[in-house]
Amino acid sequence: MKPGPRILIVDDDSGVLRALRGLLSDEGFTPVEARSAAEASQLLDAPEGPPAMMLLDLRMPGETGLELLARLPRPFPAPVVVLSGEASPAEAVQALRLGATDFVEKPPSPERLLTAVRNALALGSLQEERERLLDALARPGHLVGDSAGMASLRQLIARVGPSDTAILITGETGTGKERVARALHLASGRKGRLVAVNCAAIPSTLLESELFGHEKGAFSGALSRRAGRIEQAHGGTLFLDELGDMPLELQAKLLRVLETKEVERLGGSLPVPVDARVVTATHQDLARAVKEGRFRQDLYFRLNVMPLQVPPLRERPEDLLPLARAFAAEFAGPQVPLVLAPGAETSLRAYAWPGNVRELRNLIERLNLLRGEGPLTLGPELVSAPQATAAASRPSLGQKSYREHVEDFERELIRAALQEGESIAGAARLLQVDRGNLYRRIKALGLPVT
Ligand SMILES: Nc1ncnc2c1ncn2[C@@H]1O[C@H](COP(=O)(O)OP(=O)(O)OP(=O)(O)O)[C@@H](O)[C@H]1O
Repeated sequence: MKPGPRILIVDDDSGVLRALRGLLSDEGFTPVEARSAAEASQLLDAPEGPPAMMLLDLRMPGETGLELLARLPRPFPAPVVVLSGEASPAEAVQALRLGATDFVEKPPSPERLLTAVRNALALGSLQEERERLLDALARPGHLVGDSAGMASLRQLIARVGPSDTAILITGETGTGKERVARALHLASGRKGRLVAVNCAAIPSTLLESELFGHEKGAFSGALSRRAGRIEQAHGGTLFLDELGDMPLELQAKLLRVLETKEVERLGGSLPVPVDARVVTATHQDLARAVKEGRFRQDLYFRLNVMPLQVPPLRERPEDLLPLARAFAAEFAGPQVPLVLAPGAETSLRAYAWPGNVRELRNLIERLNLLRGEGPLTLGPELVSAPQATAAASRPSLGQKSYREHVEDFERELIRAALQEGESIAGAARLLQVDRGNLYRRIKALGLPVT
């Protein structure tokens, strides 16, 4: 059997040590003993790490419990429950002020002591989780998830990040391709910025000047001189997302930039040298696009030197809960717990997540908006609810808001248009809306871009 959490008991009275040792071992904990504050300090610094919590007597010969608390780093290496003998209540209060979690009067009743121990342990694991999450959130390129797929992706990023090789990231929509691009940029150690351009979100008429920049008067809207995004990435990384949506003429211009390492602004005469690492991403099958004449083969070969594949979320169900927890901490704050109702995990795993990590993130964001004051609760019905049927069917009013009903309708409408139009551009034509706006709406609704 796995040994229970280690609990450090600090008391100079061998009778108390014996009694507490017996009580704690009977409950499956692993007691560790110290007879003085000095011994306790050594055990807190032990190579195997600090104990899970500490029971501390206040009155001891030599350094007292209060003196020990006063010099320990904050937060304490382990949550502390103090044992106050006939000590004045003022000392116990002082210990709480210094950061102790609770105090128990001596001789302690077993129930009272065990409750205090269990509460302190729960607090300790929450604190650990909080630190882990804050750590993860602090790094924008950090990839949450320990599945085999994510682990090997992380390894590849560490290996190819520092080189200048062009990288093509492939994966379904919302799998985290942009995150991977950021991780690559961080691993590259390049001093410049990561400049991201989404080729599908910018109308094709504007994409050229956005990427290449322009001189004043180059076209009727060019009122002033402007460096393009490629130039802005000098010394850093240029991330071209949704590369498959780049028009053919721009593909030729991009290829030239890659070959010459120079960029020519629209209406400009002198080429400007650029040193940018190029990372691209697509959810499309570019090899097929090449066969169908929609993507240049030479550019494909040039950019696909090192392909990185981000697996869809349904193929790495181990990542579901760590991701859900990270998003819960992001939206609700690390102090709000994420509670899984019975059956929730099973239904999360059974669901196919067509919008991948983005869909999960949207779900947690929605839950947080509906939460009120309580914890964030994931129920089994959240992802297994049957999708609304045909757009024309009468919606059941249930508990949804007006806005949620409208969004349900929008989702169905856009899904149907994507199916019939076969691409975002096709769907935008059918719905008579701007392609970039439709693209953003698809993202906002958590729909897969197919
Ligand atoms: N491993 C991960 N850890 C933390 N957050 C992630 C992870 N993967 C994805 N996300 C988050 O999920 C959302 C979608 O990710 P991202 O935009 O990188 O996906 P994408 O594959 O580039 O999508 P698209 O194909 O639609 O451009 C983002 O908010 C991102 O921060």
